[in-house]
Amino acid sequence: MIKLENVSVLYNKKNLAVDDISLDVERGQFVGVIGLSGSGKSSLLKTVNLLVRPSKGNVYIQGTDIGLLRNDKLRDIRREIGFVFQDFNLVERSSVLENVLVGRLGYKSSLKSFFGLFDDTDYEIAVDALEQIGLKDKMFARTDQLSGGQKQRVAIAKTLCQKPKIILADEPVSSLDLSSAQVVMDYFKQINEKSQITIMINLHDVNLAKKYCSRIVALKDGKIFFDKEVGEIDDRELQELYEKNQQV
Ligand SMILES: Nc1ncnc2c1ncn2[C@@H]1O[C@H](COP(=O)(O)OP(=O)(O)OP(=O)(O)O)[C@@H](O)[C@H]1O
Repeated sequence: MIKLENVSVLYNKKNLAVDDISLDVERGQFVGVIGLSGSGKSSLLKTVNLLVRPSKGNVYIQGTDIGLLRNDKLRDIRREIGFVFQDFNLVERSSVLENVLVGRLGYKSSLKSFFGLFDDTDYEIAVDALEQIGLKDKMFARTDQLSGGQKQRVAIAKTLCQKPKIILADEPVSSLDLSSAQVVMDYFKQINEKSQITIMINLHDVNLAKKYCSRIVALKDGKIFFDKEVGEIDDRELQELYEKNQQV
């Protein structure tokens, strides 16, 4: 589903954020990416949909080298890759439903009037997405009236409207308290299991990663420190991942 081949990200010709990473993620996997701040998690995740273009290496989605695609073909692929940001990326003054409908824009050819643009199917998909994340009753609420956890669920519903095969999530729960974070993670898990959507998620809370992900990729200084099924990870190597980094 996702294949990274010798991917590096170099910022400003001197800061090597991702250093020669190769990774294969199969359909339906729930992969957590962990590591200290600055270890390259965000940069790595953003190479998967080319939000960040690798300075070296190749990114394949379902066997296609997406770095070689022209704009329209890249747009088609990106439509199938949802991205959930830490800060929700919603229009606070708009309704929940309006925000969720934005997820359908990738299927529209032009930006006419916002509501004129959507047909019955779009509305059905949006309402269904809200139902999946338990917020159908909030559909007409203004987004700024929701809690942080609810806003992140709206962001997930917006992503579901894209009908994604892959969801990338960059620290989606790091601004939430633990119980809201767990609710959001529960929804990610449910979506992953029910729809077989492949999920790759950056988390700085190792316990959340261990609880929800099936596989964990640990990054250190832009390199893979380990890449294991959750059951194979021992606490000593986790300690090492964080302790050694702290000494640098
Ligand atoms: N747009 C950018 N321009 C220049 N340097 C950047 C840029 N984005 C990230 N970096 C640098 O690349 C390195 C890796 O950052 P990245 O955000 O990928 O790591 P991270 O593990 O996600 O950290 P955090 O959890 O703090 O976001 C850091 O040294 C960071 O300062």
